[in-house]
Amino acid sequence: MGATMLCQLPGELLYLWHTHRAEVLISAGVLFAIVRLAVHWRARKTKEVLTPLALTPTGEKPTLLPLGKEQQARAIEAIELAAPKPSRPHAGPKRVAGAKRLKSTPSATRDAPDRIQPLIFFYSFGGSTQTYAEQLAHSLQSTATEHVLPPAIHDLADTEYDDFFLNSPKAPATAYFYLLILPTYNIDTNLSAFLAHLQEVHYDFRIDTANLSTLAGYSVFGLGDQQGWPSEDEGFCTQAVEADRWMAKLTGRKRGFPMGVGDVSGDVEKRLKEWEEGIRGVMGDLAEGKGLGEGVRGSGDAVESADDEDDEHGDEPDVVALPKKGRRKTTTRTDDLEDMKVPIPVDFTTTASRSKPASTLTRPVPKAMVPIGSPTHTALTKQGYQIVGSHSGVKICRWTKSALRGRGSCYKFSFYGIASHLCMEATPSLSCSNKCVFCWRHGTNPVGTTWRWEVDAPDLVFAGMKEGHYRKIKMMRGVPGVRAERFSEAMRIRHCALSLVGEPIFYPHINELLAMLHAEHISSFLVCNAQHPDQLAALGPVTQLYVSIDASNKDSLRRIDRPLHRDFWERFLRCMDILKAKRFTHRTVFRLTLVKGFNIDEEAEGYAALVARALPAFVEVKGVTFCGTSAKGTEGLTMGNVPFYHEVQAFVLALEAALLRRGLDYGIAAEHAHSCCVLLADRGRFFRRAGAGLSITAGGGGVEGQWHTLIDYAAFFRCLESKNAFGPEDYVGAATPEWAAWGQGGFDPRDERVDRKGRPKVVEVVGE
Ligand SMILES: Cc1cc2nc3c(=O)[nH]c(=O)nc-3n(C[C@H](O)[C@H](O)[C@H](O)COP(=O)(O)O)c2cc1C
Ligand code: SF4
Repeated sequence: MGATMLCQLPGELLYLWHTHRAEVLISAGVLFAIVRLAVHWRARKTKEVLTPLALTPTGEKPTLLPLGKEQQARAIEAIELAAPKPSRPHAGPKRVAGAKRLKSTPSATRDAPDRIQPLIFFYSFGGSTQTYAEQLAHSLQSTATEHVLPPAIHDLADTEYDDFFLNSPKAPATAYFYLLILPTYNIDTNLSAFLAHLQEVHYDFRIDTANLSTLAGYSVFGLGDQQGWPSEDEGFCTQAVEADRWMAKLTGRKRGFPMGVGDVSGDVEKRLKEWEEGIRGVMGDLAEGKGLGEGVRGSGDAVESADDEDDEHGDEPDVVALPKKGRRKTTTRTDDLEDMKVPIPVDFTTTASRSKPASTLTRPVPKAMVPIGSPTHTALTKQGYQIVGSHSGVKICRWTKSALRGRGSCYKFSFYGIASHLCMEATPSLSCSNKCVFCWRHGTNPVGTTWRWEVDAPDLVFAGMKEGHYRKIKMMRGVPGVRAERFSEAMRIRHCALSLVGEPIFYPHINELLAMLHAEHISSFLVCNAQHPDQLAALGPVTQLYVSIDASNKDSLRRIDRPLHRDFWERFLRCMDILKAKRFTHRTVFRLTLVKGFNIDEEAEGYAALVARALPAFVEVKGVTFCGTSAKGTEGLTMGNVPFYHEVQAFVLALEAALLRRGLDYGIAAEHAHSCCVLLADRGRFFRRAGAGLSITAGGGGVEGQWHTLIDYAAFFRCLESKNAFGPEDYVGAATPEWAAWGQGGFDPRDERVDRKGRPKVVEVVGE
């Protein structure tokens, strides 16, 4: 019987299952859910928060930072939201994040994340980098906000690279900003392994070219020792440089701030502070949705191009619009007179408001000089100008970019002490009254003989210029090689070269504009074309006043400057006389641009006669720069018109001799071979005879002493603010550097000279 019942049991059970399976399944499900909930609840209750650091991956030893309650809560939230999935180190091939893309992603983050999470990564063998990294973490923590979170800090020695450098962490509405603080070791350390990892990821064809492009940005700071490794060529901070290069590639050009470097035997704390200020600003900008800076071609480019010319031609909408109150109504056509074939017999030194009487009914309404959308506006914008208001412009010159990258300043640094990264190049009048054959604007700027356009108020022009300049500088922060300390310095304009294009003294409010520059202790260099004698006579204080002397006689001037005025030569000579009178109040300069085949041959005597007439403080002689076809048609220049430096030198020696024959005591004070430029100066005013310890004789006419062509800018502003009369002798600066003396080449030895491909270049010393 028992055996029979046993045999029937499976059948019974099957019957029961078929009859009650729904109830059984539901009960089992409910039981399972209850058990899961209980386990989860117990787990939450016992979870221990060890650290406030966001994104410490499983398995990584977290670092403790003392945080306030609120900050802790935010950081914990970030951990929970963003902790990447536990990685399985070395468990097989790297995860493939997607198909290899050839194009990198845009460098700017357009949609503002709700918050920026800074992550600090450091590597330290001897402990110093760790100390600095922790200092930075505490400092950033003290300024954390709800948009820029307290940082998390990771020791690369304990970090699983794949967690952060293969895929970037992800969390809703959070963008990550990587800060890498790295020493350099010329021996094998874990840092070498880290760099090898970055390289491996970059070259792994299965991985996105820019697998870290979802980061908001990154920046690297390098520590090295200049006592043992004085320059980058000799090994200073080379591993940080390498990390910066790989990060640029992996992030798709998201260098948020230029790489900083600090010398542990010297300036490290100062440099780190500057860099910290910079990254703080960038993260703030990112949190406000301003992005990393966009528009300049090459900005943030991971590839070292060193092609400065190229990125001068950005396509960004280069308009700084002025508020309506400073402007009159604009029109849609330009008053570009470029195509006029003959000089216009109109008095040129008038403004629209002072033009000859006309009835109110017939007087034309002034128009914008460069209306938005006009061909002139488009052409200038393409050339990299930021158009300010309706008639002004600003642009950063290639020397400013070069100086930001530690590759040398323009000749004005060698001659007058102007560091190019502190210099703003601008003009308040894009219009000019000449059409010079060598004009590098390719004839795209408007020309005219009278000011017939609407006039923007000087305060708005000044504000617009500064805004445009700083915008352009900010775009440079992602460019490879830009030095953090120079970038920070560049955010304070110290000099303004009013020489960009057009004729600055054409602008009716030029004196007010100059006063505004000086009020902010920005020195001014103003270049005019010797065609506006009335404005020249009325010109107020300028730190240095230039007149372009493009020819030594009437015929030559007509050919080369192609002036619009019939009485151009008379105007030119009047300007010479005005300049002579101004030599007691202004530091006056003749600028000679030598164009082979136009104004060099046998003209030294003629130029000497002009110097005798105007007695400028300085004569700058410069070979013309070739920039494609400079003018339309057959009158354009070719490379054949560009003099070699030795030809410029020969001309300068001939001019010096011609001046001496006339009893004029000018000597060769300095040179900048790289710009093909030589400076002659009035020995009586700018040469100091040897006192104790002075023995430089170059260009001193055999007399021992030193040239003093540099400017004492502080003294200039003191003189201005004293309200007393003063002259150029009152702000003569320190001695011209030895490396700028005739025969020394004029390149600042602290900078690195490179060719157009960014390769180090041997400085060719010329002269004697
Ligand atoms: C063995 C050794 C090699 C070094 N090699 C370099 C080098 O090639 N370039 C450099 O700029 N600094 C070099 N340094 C200097 C270190 O980068 C510097 O002292 C740094 O602060 C060390 O950081 P740490 O104390 O966090 O390890 C070297 C230091 C040592 C001890
Ligand atoms: S002086 Fe002219 S060339 Fe030199 S940095 Fe200023 S704008 Fe550039």
